[in-house]
Amino acid sequence: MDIFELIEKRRSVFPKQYNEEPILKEELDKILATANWAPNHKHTEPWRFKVMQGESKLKLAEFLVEKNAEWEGKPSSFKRKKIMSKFEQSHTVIAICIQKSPKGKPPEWEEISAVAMAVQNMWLACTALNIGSYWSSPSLINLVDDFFNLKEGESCLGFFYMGKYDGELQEGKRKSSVDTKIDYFLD
Ligand SMILES: Cc1cc2nc3c(=O)[nH]c(=O)nc-3n(C[C@H](O)[C@H](O)[C@H](O)COP(=O)(O)O)c2cc1C
Repeated sequence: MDIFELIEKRRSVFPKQYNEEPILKEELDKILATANWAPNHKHTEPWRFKVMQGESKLKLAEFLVEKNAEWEGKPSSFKRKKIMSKFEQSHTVIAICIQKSPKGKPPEWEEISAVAMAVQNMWLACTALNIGSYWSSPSLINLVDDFFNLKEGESCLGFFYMGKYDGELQEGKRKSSVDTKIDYFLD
């Protein structure tokens, strides 16, 4: 598959689509290695990842369930199931984090952009290896900081859920073609 096909084939593949097949350590290492090649301003390499499998993954899910109950002022079995099922169905969950540079140089938007580019590299690598994945940005994400004991200037931007899947993925959809989003100035 060439790069153009790979980009078009990349899809958000959700935990309910994952099967039980494990992601191998070599596969995970290969995917994470692509993150480090993302472009970034002033060589800050601001992407940080917390990779969770097995019990650690479920511990975080339980933590989120509790935080959500505190947030909403009461436990909810619906929310519990929604949170737990995603973590249970995923073989690996990666917390996508950012290490912001002190004094806002480069500015935060540049650091977030670099992290997003790192995640896109991982997402494309997953596509090439037939591993399903997607970036989720739940509203509770800021509450996760306590779970990881993050460094000064570090915070989480979401979860990257991962799992293998059976069958073919659906074709992607976009609301409008790229032509409608470009102004050309050619003379
Ligand atoms: C920064 C970011 C955050 C996202 N957060 C969510 C999310 O919280 N829930 C969700 O269902 N999808 C989320 N997505 C995935 C998008 O829904 C998905 O990329 C979009 O529907 C296009 O589908 P595709 O990835 O298959 O092309 C997120 C994507 C990005 C880039």
